[in-house]
Amino acid sequence: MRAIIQADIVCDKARLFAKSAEQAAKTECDATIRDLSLRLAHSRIIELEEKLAQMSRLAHEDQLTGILNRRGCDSAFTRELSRCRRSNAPLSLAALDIDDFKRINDEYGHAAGDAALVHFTKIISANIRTSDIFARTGGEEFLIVLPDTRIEHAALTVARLQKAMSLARLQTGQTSLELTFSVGIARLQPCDTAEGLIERADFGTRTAKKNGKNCMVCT
Ligand SMILES: Nc1nc2c(ncn2[C@@H]2O[C@H](COP(=O)(O)OP(=O)(O)OP(=O)(O)O)[C@@H](O)[C@H]2O)c(=O)[nH]1
Repeated sequence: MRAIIQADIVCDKARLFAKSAEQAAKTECDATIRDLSLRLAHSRIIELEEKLAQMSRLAHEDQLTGILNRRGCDSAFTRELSRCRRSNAPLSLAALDIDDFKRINDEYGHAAGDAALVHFTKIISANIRTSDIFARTGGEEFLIVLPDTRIEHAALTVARLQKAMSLARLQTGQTSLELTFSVGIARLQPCDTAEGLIERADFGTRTAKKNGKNCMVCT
């Protein structure tokens, strides 16, 4: 009888032990699943953040030349405008328009026109400061925002760009082409909006075209 009671006690203990072992295993399993889910969620968030950053880059970038497009220019320009205003620093804006670009397309084909745009972008990018903002704002139209730069220095920069462009001729098949461009330069004035400043620079570009192209007009 005593042996039977002892056997029951041992069985109860064994059952209790098995139950708590099962509970411990379940808790550990739940924790592992929670940990795995958290890790998965974390890597998914990182993946989505990377995709978002890539989409934002694409939305602000010109597909052909890889420089900023109009949208990218707007946000960078607005930021620099506020910064220069706050620190009372000068800022100049140059609006560039390649001369007779239609003729390149018409005479050498659209692919040559595209190559000319890429060539133009490379030469300008290589000859401005990294702090300048360079953007393609239309077909053959570009803007350069020159923060912390007085208009006289912006004019010197543009003259250097025109020189560099005339030296770096574009090879199209058997022909070597010289790209020229007309430029309007405007300086930031106290009550200027971004649009007002762009409009003044554009007016300068139109005047430079009327003056015979391949020149600059400061407004
Ligand atoms: N290849 C190529 N051509 C483009 C692109 N975007 C615009 N164009 C062309 O650029 C040309 C612009 O012509 P116009 O506005 O007459 O200007 P332009 O010939 O430079 O004349 P001016 O401004 O007076 O010197 C048009 O033929 C457009 O088709 C592009 O991404 N690639």
